[in-house]
Amino acid sequence: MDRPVSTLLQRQPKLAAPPREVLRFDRVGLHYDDRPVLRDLSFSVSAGETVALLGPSGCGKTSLLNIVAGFLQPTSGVALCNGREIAGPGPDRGVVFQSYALFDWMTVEDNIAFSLRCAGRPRDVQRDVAQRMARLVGLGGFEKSYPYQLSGGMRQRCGLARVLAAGPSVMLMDEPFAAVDVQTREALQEEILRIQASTGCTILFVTHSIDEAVFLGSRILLMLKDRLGAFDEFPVTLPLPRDLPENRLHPEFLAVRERVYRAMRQPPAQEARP
Ligand SMILES: Nc1ncnc2c1ncn2[C@@H]1O[C@H](COP(=O)(O)OP(=O)(O)OP(=O)(O)O)[C@@H](O)[C@H]1O
Repeated sequence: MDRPVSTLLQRQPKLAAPPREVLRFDRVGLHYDDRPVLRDLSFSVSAGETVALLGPSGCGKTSLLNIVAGFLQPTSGVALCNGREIAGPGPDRGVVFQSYALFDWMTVEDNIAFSLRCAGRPRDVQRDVAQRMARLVGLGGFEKSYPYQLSGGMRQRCGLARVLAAGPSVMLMDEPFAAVDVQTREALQEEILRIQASTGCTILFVTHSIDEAVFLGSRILLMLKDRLGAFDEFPVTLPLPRDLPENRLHPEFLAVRERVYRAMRQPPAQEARP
């Protein structure tokens, strides 16, 4: 006897929902004038992933990030964010730059609330969100300070809070900690992982540092010079919570670091000779 479709559907075992795809590159290519930088690049990033883009200077990391940010249009192929073709910058993608890019004449609170003010959100909402974000990045108590009164690390926290306040689904970070000292850099890396765990945002993180890529990334895409964006991929599985400083000494950390290091040092493949 035929059963109604609804009954059959109810009897299906429940499967875990597949992770939602936030970013997709489909055969993306990029030229500057006639010079190719990326060729036929395809990959996707799921919600909640922290993907580290690692590679030497000039391999195309920033160009890739700029396509996701909507600052650059691919020469060929298509780049999608949340299922829509990326046609320009948008509030679903927040960019944290290496330079802090703060407004010097505004307080920390006003800097953080900037996107909300532009969106015409009420004053009290701006203040509440700014105060919450300031606390989230460890700037509680400094809401009324000006950028010149902050250290480099605090300014970068403020830049981070300003991006977070806009509620992006993807955070794009281009060497955000390159200008701060090692101790501050490690503290900020741990902060990023705590923020990621509490907000669930997706992160694409550009770095030159193998250690930073392994500590932050749930996945590393290793791009090498003159390979037009082609990458090797390294999953990273470290104990939770990911922000544990001891993770920097964990056997998995050391093993992935060694694998990535060896891959980076491999001589380029020789062109086949006729
Ligand atoms: N606006 C541009 N016009 C022409 N060439 C460019 C432009 N921007 C980047 N390039 C070139 O494209 C290549 C990739 O640059 P990109 O900045 O993406 O690399 P990167 O891996 O981010 O380097 P870095 O780590 O030094 O920032 C480099 O050779 C660079 O000189």
